[in-house]
Amino acid sequence: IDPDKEAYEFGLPYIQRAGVDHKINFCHSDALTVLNDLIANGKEEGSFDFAFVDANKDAYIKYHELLLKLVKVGGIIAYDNTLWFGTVVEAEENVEEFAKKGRKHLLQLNSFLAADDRIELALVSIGDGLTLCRRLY
Ligand SMILES: C[S@@+](CC[C@H](N)C(=O)[O-])C[C@H]1O[C@@H](n2cnc3c(N)ncnc32)[C@H](O)[C@@H]1O
Repeated sequence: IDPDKEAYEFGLPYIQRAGVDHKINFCHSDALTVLNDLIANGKEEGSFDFAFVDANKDAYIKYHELLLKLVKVGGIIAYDNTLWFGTVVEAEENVEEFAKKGRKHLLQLNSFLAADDRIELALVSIGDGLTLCRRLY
């Protein structure tokens, strides 16, 4: 799901060469619309094994609520960039201006996920931080 098709179109020839294009259903849209539609159609709740979220950081908590319905119990939701260049452990005065807004959203998300008893989580310190959440119920 992405409102910007450019990266998908760039990658598509390589995806085709790898013979896996039949596994992709690209939705040219914003994520909230598609996730809400999937829930509204009444057939998709609890049907996904895995969701990977790497989109607009201000909406991650909204995506979390919807994905907890769509991912099956025992399934995984992965959130990218949860260390936000390491700034989530820096004092705000040491954070460069460009990173401040995202840092605020990621701090909110990290606190929210840490207190969410519907999931078990691991914040993996690879890349820019990847939080894996396993749906418990
Ligand atoms: C950092 S890029 C990651 C894209 C992809 N995961 C990758 O690694 O190539 C963030 C992506 O989020 C998309 N995005 C921004 N707002 C979005 C929204 N409301 N719903 C879904 N995707 C969104 C952007 O268009 C952009 O392609």
